[in-house]
Amino acid sequence: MEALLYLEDGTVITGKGFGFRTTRVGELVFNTGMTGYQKTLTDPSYMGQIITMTYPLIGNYGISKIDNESDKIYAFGLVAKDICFEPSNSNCIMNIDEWLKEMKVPGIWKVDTRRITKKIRNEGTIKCVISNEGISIEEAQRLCKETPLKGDWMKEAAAKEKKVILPTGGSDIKKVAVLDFGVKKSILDGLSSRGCELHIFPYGTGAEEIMSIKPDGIFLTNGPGDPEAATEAIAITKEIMGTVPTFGICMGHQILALAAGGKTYKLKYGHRGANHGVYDKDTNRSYITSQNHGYAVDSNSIILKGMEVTHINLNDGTVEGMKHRDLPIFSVQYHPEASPGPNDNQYLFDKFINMMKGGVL
Ligand SMILES: NC(=O)CC[C@H](N)C(=O)O
Repeated sequence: MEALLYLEDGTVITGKGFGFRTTRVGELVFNTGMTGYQKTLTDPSYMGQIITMTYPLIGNYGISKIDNESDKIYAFGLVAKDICFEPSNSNCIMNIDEWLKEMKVPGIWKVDTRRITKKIRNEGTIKCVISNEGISIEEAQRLCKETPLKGDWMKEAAAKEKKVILPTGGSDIKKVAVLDFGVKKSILDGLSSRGCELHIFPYGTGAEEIMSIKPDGIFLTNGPGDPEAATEAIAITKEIMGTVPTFGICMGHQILALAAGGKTYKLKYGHRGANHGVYDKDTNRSYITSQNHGYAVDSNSIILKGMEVTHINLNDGTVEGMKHRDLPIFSVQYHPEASPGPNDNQYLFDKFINMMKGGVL
């Protein structure tokens, strides 16, 4: 089966198709993780994006029941150099080709992923069309032109109804209001295993309803899209942030910055991978972190609004974490839950729990 990747600037890349036969338009990004494709593809923050994996062999340990970050693949497509159709792993229940078919997601392989990655690094992420159902280049070009990229995916990725998740560990139970923008399962696990009773609120739930549960803490999740498009969430967050200990991860961090009156901006090609070095100013230590974001918080804009930059990306100097000077608010741009990635940053969940128990930031 022939497949096509058409980029907005007219570049045409051909390869072999796998997965579900269809055509999708999305933002072409790259991820440098050497493992973790199942967790990456099911991370809701990738909604609207077509992922090029820089690691050359994808699918070699198959698909398992235990590696999902949500109930489906959120990414719009997968681009790989080589796909393994005969995986080897005791947990494997199917291969990646079968899984993409079941999840109705298209794939293209036998393409030069280094060329694509270099192009994105030099020129930035780009709108593209992935198709493995035999459409013409002209048709791809037309689709690319006619389909705008959306910014407010978080509204679709968030929970549709309010729900409660009971703690799975810990002894001193704390009630946490979770503002959902498309949360990863491992973030919820990180909180519930430490004694949090999680009250998950759909996108746009009003401040009064959130605070009516009398939470011990507020948590803002990760999520897809442009944080500036989450206008309702920014307004609600402004009303409640810091009334009780407040912690945000990735999109949650960006929304806290915007609610504080700061600014966010789009990075040229984002940070997506499992080995991004981050410097923690408070502890004077560096950590290897898991990351997936296309936007970042403008450092000067938050400093003026009472925030302090606590973490810095060691590759490009962008903001990776912040805290409020007076209120119990802190956040990180990267993923302490890892999944996929190193577990070195799980201590941030403990920090949040500690704050809810009366500890200081
Ligand atoms: N993982 C996330 O929460 C990503 C946040 C936002 N969608 C970004 O790309 O910057």
